[in-house]
Amino acid sequence: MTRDPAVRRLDDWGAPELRDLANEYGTPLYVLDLDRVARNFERVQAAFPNAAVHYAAKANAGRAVLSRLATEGAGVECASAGEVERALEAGFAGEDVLYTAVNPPAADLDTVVALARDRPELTITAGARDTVDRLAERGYDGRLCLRVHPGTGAGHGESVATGGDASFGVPAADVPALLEDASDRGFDVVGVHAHTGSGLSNEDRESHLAVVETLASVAERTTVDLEFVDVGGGFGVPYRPEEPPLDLDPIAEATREALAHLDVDLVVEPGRYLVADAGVLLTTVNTVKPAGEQGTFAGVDAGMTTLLRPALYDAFHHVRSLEPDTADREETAVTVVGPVCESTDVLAEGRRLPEPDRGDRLAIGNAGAYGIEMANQYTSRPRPAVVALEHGEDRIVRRRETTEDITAMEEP
Ligand SMILES: Cc1ncc(COP(=O)(O)O)c(C=O)c1O
Ligand SMILES: N[C@@H](CCCC[NH3+])C(=O)O
Repeated sequence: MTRDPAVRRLDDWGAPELRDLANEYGTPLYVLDLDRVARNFERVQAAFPNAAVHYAAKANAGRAVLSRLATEGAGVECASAGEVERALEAGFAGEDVLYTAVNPPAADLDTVVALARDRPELTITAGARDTVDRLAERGYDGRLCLRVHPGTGAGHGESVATGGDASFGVPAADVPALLEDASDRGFDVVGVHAHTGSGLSNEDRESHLAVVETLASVAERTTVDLEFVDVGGGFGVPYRPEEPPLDLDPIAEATREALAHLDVDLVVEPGRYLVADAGVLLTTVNTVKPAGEQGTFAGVDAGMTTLLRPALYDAFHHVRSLEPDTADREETAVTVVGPVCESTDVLAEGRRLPEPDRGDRLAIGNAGAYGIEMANQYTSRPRPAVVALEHGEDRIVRRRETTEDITAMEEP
């Protein structure tokens, strides 16, 4: 029997267990299997045995995720001062932290430069000459990496193929001179970095390799003695049941080959790959109504404020019913919609599912990456709770927000 991919990916946590969690903690509810996160990290380490694996915290910066990965020996890649603070609080040491400054606000630079004073092993990646200047203005002369704009990108959609977007990084042709300049100015120049894009599939291997080769050619051309080349993250996961998983080994092998002639360490910074398939979002059906030729609408208590990816990228997430009696129900086309009055508040369109009933619990698969992290309070909707599964136990690692949380920052 073919098992449901969401079940397979959450190992032993089948429908009855997930339904119990929904009953106990309420919905919408993110469930995150931390043991699965640890195993995903091991898979990346096995594919890239001598590389430093820095988890891209933006995929899910929850304290429980960060501290488990710190315990497992991962490093971390942070996109903001807030992520750096959260990573340090969760147990990462300064030497574990790469801070990638993308058009950084002044307050971010102030904070990270101050944190780096006590943690000289922390590394800051600058993506523009301006950023290097702004670091120098703050008296920073610590570990510096430069982000290269490789000119090509790939990913699950145009909007996430960051390698092709000229706003990220310094054009490859200008990087050697900037590295030398920064070194002459007293920075400890340690690396170069690029990121192809997010959600790379097996078909994107060549594009990713082109980016790695651009990094290799930059490293060849500089007179600065680099410690590492950071080839970014972006490794995708299958969201559709029929999609094959990403084969990491050939990517890792081609990456090693492209850098073999250089005396540099390899750094990778995956986010999604470590957490996506470790998470599901549980939700409850509140409204059932006919959708004409499209079948049935199931209005649920999760939506674009809970899981933004379908509304933002038209992203596909697998949906399954957790009800025990689904074998007795007719299958029909079900469109799962959220509670926000926007036409894009659709979590899944026209899926073959058992005819839904009010009160049914549904599970939305692969929700561990960019799920709770991109959740928001639009329409004054409190963000959901997160339950972690670890060593056979479940516990709340982020409580459900309340309306008071939303209004707490306001003044009359
Ligand atoms: C600089 C950088 N590193 C790493 C990542 C992680 O990407 P992913 O979660 O697709 O691995 C991103 C996001 O795309 C990024 O912008
Ligand atoms: N947030 C995106 C990925 C982009 C990551 C940022 N570079 C997603 O959900 O797929």
